[in-house]
Amino acid sequence: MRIRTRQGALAAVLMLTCIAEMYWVAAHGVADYRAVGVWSIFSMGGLVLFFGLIRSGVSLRWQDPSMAFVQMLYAVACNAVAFVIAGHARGVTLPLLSVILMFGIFGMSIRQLALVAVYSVGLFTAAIAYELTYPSTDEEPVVFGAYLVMVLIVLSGSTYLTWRLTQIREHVRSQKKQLTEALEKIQQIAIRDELTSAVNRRHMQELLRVEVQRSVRIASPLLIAVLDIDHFKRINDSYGHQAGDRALQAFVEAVQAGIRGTDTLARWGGEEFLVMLTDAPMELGTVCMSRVRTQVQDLVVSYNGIDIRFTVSIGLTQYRPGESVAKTIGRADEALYAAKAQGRNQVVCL
Ligand SMILES: Nc1nc2c(ncn2[C@@H]2O[C@H](COP(=O)(O)OP(=O)(O)OP(=O)(O)O)[C@@H](O)[C@H]2O)c(=O)[nH]1
Repeated sequence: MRIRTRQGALAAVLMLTCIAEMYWVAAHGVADYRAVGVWSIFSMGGLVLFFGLIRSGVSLRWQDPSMAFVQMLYAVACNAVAFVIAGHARGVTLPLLSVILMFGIFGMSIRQLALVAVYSVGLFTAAIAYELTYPSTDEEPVVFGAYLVMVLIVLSGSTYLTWRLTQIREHVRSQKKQLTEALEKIQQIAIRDELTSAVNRRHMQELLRVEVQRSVRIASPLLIAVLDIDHFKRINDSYGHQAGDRALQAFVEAVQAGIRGTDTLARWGGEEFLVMLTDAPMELGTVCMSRVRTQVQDLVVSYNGIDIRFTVSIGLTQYRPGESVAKTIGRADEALYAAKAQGRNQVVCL
């Protein structure tokens, strides 16, 4: 908004200078006072209208909030009218054409730019045709021919430069987009396990550190569960490592579906996972982990035409204020070993 307002202010200063120049020309009898007056009202009025639409935020609802394209069409039209009414001083309007086109660098597509160029040639040809039909000066037709050539030179030069700048701008924009995407990817790689997309061990340790502090401060129960796929080695040995990888991915999806959005699943290492359940009393955690256990038991992973099934053992415990997170995880591990020892495919709480 600040940039658009500043651009609008710059356009207003330029327009005021042009109006002053037209009045100066009229004051010396070169242009008609009344025509200059009407032209000034229309030119400045249009500018004020655009400025108001931008400043009030109304233009934000439109596809191009800067209204660069429409503003440019309007400015070129004012310029062409100035060419007709400026009499012998009409030459001063031509350099302004390039200035108007330069405004196109900010926010116009290359297609819009080409349209403005064609539109400008059309308008100036019409303006010259009008002057040749209803001459207001004694200029020779050849002079108008020279004007038209100058219009073409100005337009092709400034359109080319603006086109190049627009291309550079678009290139920079696409590079920025690529960089943002790469940064997002790097951030994901830094916090997630590549195979399963579950949170990685390092990031989970950080999340646990923060969550432990929060749970103590607000006196809210925090549960930690350690999950280990039963006889996972057999899957690898029977169907291959890739089948094992696919099983790990399917396992993560199943666990994610069984826990709440506020709980966090992390790959703790190999086929061992850790779930952090926040604001959850033991009863709720037990129900949740039992649900996960059942979902994993019912899971069928299809790989190369083979249906792979497996189960999970889970050790669940609650964080006790004052102890270290490592101690809590150690207790969850003990519960897990108990689950394994009792025959696997079960949840043990400690
Ligand atoms: N495919 C695959 N296998 C993995 C990965 N990480 C660890 N493993 C395998 O997981 C298996 C773990 O085996 P064990 O620790 O003996 O345990 P288990 O076979 O699951 O048996 P229990 O835990 O006692 O029920 C090993 O064969 C590892 O090679 C992985 O990223 N992909």
